[in-house]
Amino acid sequence: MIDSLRTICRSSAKPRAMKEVMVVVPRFGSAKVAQREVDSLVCNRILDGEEQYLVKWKRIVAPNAYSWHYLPELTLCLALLQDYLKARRERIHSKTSNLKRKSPHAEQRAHLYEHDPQSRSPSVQSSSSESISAKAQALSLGESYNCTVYPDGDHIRVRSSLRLPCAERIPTAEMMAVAATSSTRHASHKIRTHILKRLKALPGPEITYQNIHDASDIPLRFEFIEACVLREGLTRVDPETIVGCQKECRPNMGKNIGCQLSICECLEFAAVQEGRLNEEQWVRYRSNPGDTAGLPKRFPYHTSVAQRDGCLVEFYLRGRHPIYECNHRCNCGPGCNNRMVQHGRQLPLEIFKTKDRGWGLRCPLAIRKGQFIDTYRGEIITDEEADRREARSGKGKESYLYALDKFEDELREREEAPYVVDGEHKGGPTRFMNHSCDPNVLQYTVSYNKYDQKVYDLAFFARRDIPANEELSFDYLDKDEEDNEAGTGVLTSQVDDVEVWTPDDNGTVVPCRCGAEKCRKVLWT
Ligand SMILES: C[S@@+](CC[C@H](N)C(=O)[O-])C[C@H]1O[C@@H](n2cnc3c(N)ncnc32)[C@H](O)[C@@H]1O
Repeated sequence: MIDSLRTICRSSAKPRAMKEVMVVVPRFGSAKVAQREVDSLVCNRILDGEEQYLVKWKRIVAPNAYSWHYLPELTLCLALLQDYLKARRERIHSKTSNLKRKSPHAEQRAHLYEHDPQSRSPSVQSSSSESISAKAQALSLGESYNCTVYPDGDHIRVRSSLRLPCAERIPTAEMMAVAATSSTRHASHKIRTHILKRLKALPGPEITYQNIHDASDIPLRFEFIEACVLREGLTRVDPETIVGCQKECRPNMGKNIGCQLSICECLEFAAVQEGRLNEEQWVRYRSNPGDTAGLPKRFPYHTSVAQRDGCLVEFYLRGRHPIYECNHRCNCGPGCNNRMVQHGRQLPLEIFKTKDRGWGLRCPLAIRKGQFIDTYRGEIITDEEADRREARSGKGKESYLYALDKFEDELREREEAPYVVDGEHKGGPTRFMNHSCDPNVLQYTVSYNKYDQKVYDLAFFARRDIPANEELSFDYLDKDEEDNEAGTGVLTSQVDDVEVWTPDDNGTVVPCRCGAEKCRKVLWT
């Protein structure tokens, strides 16, 4: 049921300029504050044993307007709530470390209290927080500031108040002090439940997440997507240029026969399989190694169970040759052995908080050497847009930009720049995969249109057998087997075969914490 708004004038007898107005914001039943109308959440407190958050409305909606809301009214603003809780945690953390408090465990205890579903309910708080809650009520002139709030259908709306603006800066220092010690446990729980619901709704094997280190969650602003999103300014190869295998390949070519045994045209640009060349082909290949049309090529995947069915073959694992899969124009059909990455992720994954490198990724099942894990997805943007985004985010911040530069040399000849995948705001679980100088995962170019050198899939395969729950990692700088350099820094020493990098003149060093024996010490500069 939606309560009606009550406005109480404490003393209507006061002169207008002195009038102190308290607007009591009632519970609005199922009506919700719409995120698009909210600037941010700026404070929290406990009122009547329940968590409340102070909404700062967008200037355009009602200038300088604030109102307190209970959690059920904020379920459309969970991303903003998550931003607020993060800022609050950082504030508390910096205060506790600045003050060098007597008990170094105080912050830890606060986290435990927020996390533990069995912990005391906010309504049964200690006497100190009870008095703080009482103080919070005493402090507030009213439940909203410079505005009136009212239900309008499914939404809670705000109207600028004609009354005198609130003299104090909201939130006041006292409000912030109350906020720092008031529980936000229910808000954290709501956010967590929402994330789990989102993950459950994703197609394919389950994706879970776990954090035993702190109170942070996967960012709600991050959107899980199933395919890359192409942003404006991109030019694509004409889809008409996509050709499939037509000549020799067909579905059901015979027992265990498929594109791997035919001269599949999809593999035109793949490496030549020298062992299958006849004498005439050998002579031609030796005299002109650049002309490989019509020659049998290296097939990327094992095709028999005994040989790790579906896993990448050793030849591809040793190098970083592009993989060319069959496509919708091919004669071979959907059951073809040359289709693996296009069928999507087949493994469950877990996003988990590491001790010192933010979120990471692991698989609750053992992964076989050469097994496909997932692709790197995101927004595909131009090189210039990537520069702009990088400049905006600032140095030292996490980076989720991945250049599609496998065919950089060919593109340079045409005076074109490679596109970039940005996984920061949209992507798949592999966006959480960390770097290692000795990785257990390798990244590959996977193309469905052999003539398109700008847009293709980035696919991850296991470099070796990986036990269940071992963190998955790839080498951020490992572009190619013959092009393996550590960023733009300067190689300053090489101790016991370990390269130590320091930044170049304009570089900021991001230290690597992969812990590998031969760690390069620098993630990038
Ligand atoms: C693609 S993201 C990986 C996911 C990230 N950990 C997160 O929490 O979202 C890349 C960022 O993770 C961190 N990172 C990844 N590997 C690291 C490593 N070996 N050492 C230190 N930081 C690392 C860096 O902040 C880097 O910018």
